[in-house]
Amino acid sequence: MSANAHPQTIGVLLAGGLARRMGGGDKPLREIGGRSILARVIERMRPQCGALILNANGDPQRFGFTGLPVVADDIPDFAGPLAGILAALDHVAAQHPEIAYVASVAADTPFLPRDYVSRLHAAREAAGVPLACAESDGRTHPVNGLWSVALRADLRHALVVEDMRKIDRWTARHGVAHAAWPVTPVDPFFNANSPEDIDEAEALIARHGEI
Ligand SMILES: Nc1nc2c(ncn2[C@@H]2O[C@H](COP(=O)(O)OP(=O)(O)OP(=O)(O)O)[C@@H](O)[C@H]2O)c(=O)[nH]1
Repeated sequence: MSANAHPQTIGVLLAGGLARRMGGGDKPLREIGGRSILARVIERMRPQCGALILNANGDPQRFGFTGLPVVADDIPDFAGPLAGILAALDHVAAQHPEIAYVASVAADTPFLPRDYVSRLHAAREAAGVPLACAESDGRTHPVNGLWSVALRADLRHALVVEDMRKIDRWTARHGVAHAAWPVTPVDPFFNANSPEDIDEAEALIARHGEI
């Protein structure tokens, strides 16, 4: 087993958004370097977690080829990534009650670090808090983080009763650690939001090889 394996953590790939900047459709199914972004994210996350699930809305069949369980938001009207994280926490509590943590990653992040989950756990443990969030280039990446399953009732309350949408606002309430990654040769949290970003990712692979 790799040093970066966390069998007691379940990974969720977040693919539940509307992808307006990409012109709609599923960003993670776009290809770079001849492979879908989703296949790249799965390949990087799988060795780091005990199991993976996918958060997506609409017809789950389009992701059937991955073999991953697909969980949909149950908060209506595309309430944002927190709704996808809540769907993952609820799924894990129901199906894997022994699991205490979920690691989330935007499914449009093709260069995700291979030590992602272990460094989030280390930061969280060092700070003694229930949440951790990734950082690079002086910016936080709130959708990429580690979430305590035990906080799911509070998250539901925040979304449904308080109408909370900003991730940082909710995490600050419980305590969140930050883990920072270097940005060479590329920012590992580069994400492909637009057709121009797909071109940029192709250029990065052409320049650096498979990163
Ligand atoms: N479950 C869920 N995930 C979301 C929602 N909105 C965004 N996300 C996810 O959150 C991450 C960051 O989303 P963005 O890139 O900001 O939003 P997007 O909808 O994917 O794209 P844009 O419409 O171009 O902003 C991605 O992994 C999205 O799939 C939502 O309403 N529900």
